[in-house]
Amino acid sequence: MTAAFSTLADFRKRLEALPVADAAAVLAATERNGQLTKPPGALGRLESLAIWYAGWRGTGRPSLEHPQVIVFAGNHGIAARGVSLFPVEVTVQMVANFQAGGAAINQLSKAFGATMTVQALDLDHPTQDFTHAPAMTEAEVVAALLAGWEAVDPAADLLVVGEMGIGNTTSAAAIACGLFGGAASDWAGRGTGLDDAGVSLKARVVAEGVALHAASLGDPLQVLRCLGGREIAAMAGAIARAHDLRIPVLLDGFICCAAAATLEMAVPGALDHAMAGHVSAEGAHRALLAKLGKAPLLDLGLRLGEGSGAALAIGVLKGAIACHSGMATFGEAGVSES
Ligand SMILES: Cc1cc2ncn([C@H]3O[C@H](COP(=O)(O)O)[C@@H](O)[C@H]3O)c2cc1C
Ligand SMILES: O=C(O)c1cccnc1
Repeated sequence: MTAAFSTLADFRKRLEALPVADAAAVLAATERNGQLTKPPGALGRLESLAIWYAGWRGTGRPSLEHPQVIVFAGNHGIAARGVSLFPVEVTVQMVANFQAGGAAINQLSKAFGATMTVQALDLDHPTQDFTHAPAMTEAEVVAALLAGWEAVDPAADLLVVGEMGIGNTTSAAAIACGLFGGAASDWAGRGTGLDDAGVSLKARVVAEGVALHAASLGDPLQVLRCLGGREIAAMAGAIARAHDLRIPVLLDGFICCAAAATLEMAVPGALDHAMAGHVSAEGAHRALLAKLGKAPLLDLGLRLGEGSGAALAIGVLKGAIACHSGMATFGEAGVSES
């Protein structure tokens, strides 16, 4: 099998060639929604959600039966700066926990009928500390994007990507700052639970990284290379592949959305197949979602990552599609219209 892309320039070309939603399916779903046995608009956001999903699946009456959850794991050189409450060994230990079925995302995937896999990316070789050098070489970021691209099951009908990587909220904050500007302190949050002094240190580290790579910040894919991590690039690759396959995506927390933002900033429209599943308690997630123009389906105060918030939103999406595709129309049920 030849690789889908072998350079960042090739990857960008794949982004530029991504498909759009099926307009006929959107129309058919909109018409069906208008005929269902309920007052117009009474299912609130479930209605637009089902129509959006129908457009990407190319049918006015879709089903959601095979959600896929992929958790990517990577290690970060920046963790050596003391920007996480936890030691870096936790990344590999949690990978074992995911494999054994013991993490939160295992339970949520099971609860919502999703298949879940974990993919560890070169954990023995952390990325470079981005305050000294680019986090990844071009070959490394392309390999990680490709790992994500190839992990998506073409038979899936929904994708959730999650991550595990001690220090990765610092990398995500640096990406957000590199893409959208503002002060580093606007984007640095508590992650696993830093105190105020820890958050100040994190903001300084983010500011150093963004300053060092200032010349690269005009290109969002270089922002991903210089300030990102392997699991973050893999999430971006998987989200892009899902778009390529017209598989809708539910986005998770701050880290997932930082990964996703590099795609949207590189090629506007790259995230048209993605909805925000949940707004995380990580301070800057709400601002990042606002930059992406995405309103979260859930606001439950999680600050875990792993794909957990998005996995919960699978339940909401399943509810929307069950109503849309399963309800009777006024004509079928013999119910009088207004
Ligand atoms: C036991 C444990 C399980 C986790 N699952 C997700 N994360 C989350 O915390 C990390 C990011 O926070 P920071 O940037 O502060 O290191 C990521 O690995 C993320 O997925 C976890 C963290 C821990 C400690
Ligand atoms: O929002 C997230 O993705 C997040 C927040 C804190 C820790 N880990 C992940």
